Amino acid sequence: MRYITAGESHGPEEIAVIEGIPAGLHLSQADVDAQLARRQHGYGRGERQKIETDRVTFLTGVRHQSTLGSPITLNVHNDDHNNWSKIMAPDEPASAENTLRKVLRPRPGHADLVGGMKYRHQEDLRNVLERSSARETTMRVAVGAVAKKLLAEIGVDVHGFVVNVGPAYSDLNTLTQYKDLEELRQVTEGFATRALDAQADQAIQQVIDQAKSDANTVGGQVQVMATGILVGLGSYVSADEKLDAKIARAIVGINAFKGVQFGDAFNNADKFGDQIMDEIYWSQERGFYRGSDNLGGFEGGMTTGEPIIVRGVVKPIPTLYRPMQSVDIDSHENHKASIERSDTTAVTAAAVIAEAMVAIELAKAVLDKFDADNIERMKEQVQQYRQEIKEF
Ligand SMILES: Cc1cc2nc3c(=O)[nH]c(=O)nc-3n(C[C@H](O)[C@H](O)[C@H](O)COP(=O)(O)O)c2cc1C
Ligand SMILES: C=C(O[C@@H]1CC(C(=O)O)=C[C@@H](OP(=O)(O)O)[C@H]1O)C(=O)O
Repeated sequence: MRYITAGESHGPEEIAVIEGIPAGLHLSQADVDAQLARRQHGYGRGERQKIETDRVTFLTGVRHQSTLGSPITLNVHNDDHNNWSKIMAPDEPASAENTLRKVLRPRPGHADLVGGMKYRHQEDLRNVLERSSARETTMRVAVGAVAKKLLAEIGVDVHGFVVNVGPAYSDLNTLTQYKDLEELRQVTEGFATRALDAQADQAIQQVIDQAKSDANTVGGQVQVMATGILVGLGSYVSADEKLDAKIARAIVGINAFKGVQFGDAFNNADKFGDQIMDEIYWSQERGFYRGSDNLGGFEGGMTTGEPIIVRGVVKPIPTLYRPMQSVDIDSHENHKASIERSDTTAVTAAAVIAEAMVAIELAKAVLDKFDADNIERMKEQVQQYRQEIKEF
């Protein structure tokens, strides 16, 4: 399975094309729209989310709510495009009228300056901004929704949560220190809705309100947990087959993500081996299993079968309404950075995006290992493999 996205933030459409989803997977627009709505929610987002109501249209690859095995094209319309149609016009030469919203004072922390230098966009850094914007993550969440549907067929669940926004931590922060894996799964499932809606958490809300009233921004951490995992996805035999490495790349590939850890990795750095390794047990009923999950579900780049626990660090939003120092790319004079309409924080959305990225990497790994032509055959093979592992 592979996918590509296309679309500018204020252009007419966002698009994704996915290749390699097996035929016969039940897939409805409501499945995708539910995930898109989760990405749009969350306290601290700017005015743009009030304009957009993200809804998917299947342009190819789906018939009567079932995948055909052919490439699936997903389309989300940018409602805000109405307000930008002149500025984004693809087939009009540049004029005084359609270049009104030029960006000439690059924002520290955004892609503006480096993107402008690299692609020679010296006329207008908007040419960078339009694609570097996290608007594109809409389509990653749409692709992730398809991946989640596929994973659900084999009992794999993926959930993303907010750990903290700035100094305000949610209950989830304690969830890497647990003993009973089943209890952890239940707690996190119960937590899913509330944690994503940072409105429900007073402390988080206060931090965001404070940042906003200071014309500042704030980041945080998100955690993704995946349960029902098969043993042995990914491989130790080559560095580029390691699934933890693929997931790390997918997480850091999300806009504004600057760090990633599996299990309690950074806290484990000052501990000793006997405090960290996940001891091995065996029972007739379960086969081999672990008593803990300190390593986050990976050994040798392969899934152990215990929940995958991965955390990402999201930096504060770069655009500040009280802008930082920059330089005008025309005059080379010192100026405050450009101000673009912006979020105060996007950590809640980031949790949904990280969840989608983990789901995509897991779906890819499953489809690399098992039949990718037909969903029922894939499920039969997975079932047989799970049985074999249990009897090991
Ligand atoms: C969901 C989401 C929303 C974002 N919203 C904004 C925003 O409103 N303003 C902004 O300057 N950056 C925003 N960002 C961050 C920028 O997209 C990101 O910092 C920029 O593309 C530079 O990439 P980098 O931070 O990965 O280096 C957002 C990120 C995410 C994940
Ligand atoms: C549009 C989305 O996020 C955008 C991501 C973003 C950025 O610079 O990354 C900047 C803002 O764009 P705008 O100036 O159009 O409001 C965010 O709203 C979205 O998440 O759907």
